[in-house]
Amino acid sequence: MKITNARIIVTCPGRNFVTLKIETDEGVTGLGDATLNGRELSVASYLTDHVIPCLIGRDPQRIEDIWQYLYRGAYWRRGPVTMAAIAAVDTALWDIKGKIAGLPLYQLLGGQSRDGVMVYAHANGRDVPETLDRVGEYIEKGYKAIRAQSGVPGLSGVYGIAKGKFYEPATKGLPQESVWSTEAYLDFVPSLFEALRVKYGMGPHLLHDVHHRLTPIEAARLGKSLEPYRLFWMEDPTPAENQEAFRLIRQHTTTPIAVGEVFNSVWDCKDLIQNQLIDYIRASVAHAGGITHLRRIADLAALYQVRTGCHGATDLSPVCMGAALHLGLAIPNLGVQEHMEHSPETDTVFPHSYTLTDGYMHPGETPGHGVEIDEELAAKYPYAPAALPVARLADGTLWNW
Ligand SMILES: O=C(O)[C@@H](O)[C@@H](O)[C@H](O)[C@H](O)CO
Ligand SMILES: [Mg+2]
Repeated sequence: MKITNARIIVTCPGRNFVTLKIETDEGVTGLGDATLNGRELSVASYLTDHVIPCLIGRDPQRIEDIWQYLYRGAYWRRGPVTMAAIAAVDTALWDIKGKIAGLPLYQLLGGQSRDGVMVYAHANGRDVPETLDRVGEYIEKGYKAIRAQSGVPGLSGVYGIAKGKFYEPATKGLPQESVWSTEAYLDFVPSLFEALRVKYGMGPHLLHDVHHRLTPIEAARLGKSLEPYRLFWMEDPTPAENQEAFRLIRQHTTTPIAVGEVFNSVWDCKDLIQNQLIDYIRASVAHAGGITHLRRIADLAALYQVRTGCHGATDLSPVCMGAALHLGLAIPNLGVQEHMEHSPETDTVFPHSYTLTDGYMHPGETPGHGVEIDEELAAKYPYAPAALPVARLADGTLWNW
């Protein structure tokens, strides 16, 4: 079997997605998600100009060899653009392999380790009462795990608060700027989770995304203040370039820590995992080198009792979600999978076999990862430049959004 062509499909059904489609001489095709929010065209160009020409004529079944060729052969290793491009190729090749075998991907990854993949929903509101209501709605829908984000009194435009039904952080055009106050945030967050536990008890798994906005000692303080409310995890408490910084947080709090949605290789998290400085690793199929590399990260994590909690926001396409669910169904150390509902337009552009029932998802039994793309429909949604926000402190200092 040989790769005869590979194409990039950029579409914007409410938000931008970049999809790689690999075609073969036997008519079998595979899809990979190459979406990098705010940098979509960089990955599209990396694939078009530097990767696709090298794929033509290769055997698509040689997944590992092609992965190594694209990683070692690039010379300039790692980074979000390179690893998203490699991820798209890898995911498409696994899709092809499943179709050739006539098996859903999870069967090629060791078979089911569980009946379904527990997912967590995104509940957010402008204030505590609204966030309480949103969390209650997801409990009603059967979700066992819910992330809660609320507006912070005195601050406008903080991370994670939807303006409409679907939360999308990127806005058209240039980055929007917002003002951040750590003091206001730290004084407020414990009251949100106290209210949630008073209303819903200790049953639901409650998660919270700090979104890189604290220093290590501030993160330690937050973790400590949240211990009475027993969070499932506190996510991205501080920027993770300095993996050692998490030792300081660990010394002060038992609140579990999740990190990694911005990671693109095992080297970003090797020390965090081996020193057990985190409890969940959030690297995703679409950004961390695909199924081949993410499985390596998950296997390393399993040795240290670290579980997965893969990123799954709506800026990762249904192709990534489908592939993540196959991996999540098979690996022994699944923690939870993030699930934000895509818009109806997105779901129509990307028909898929995965399902959601009572807070658990299943990838389905379709051979491959079970997600396709309606190219005719995709063409109706042209790319629209968009950028993620930027945060500053009140004195104008550039901060972490
Ligand atoms: O945990 C999450 O889902 C967030 O951190 C994301 O919404 C993140 O802000 C976006 O994926 C950025 O594009
Ligand atoms: Mg996050």
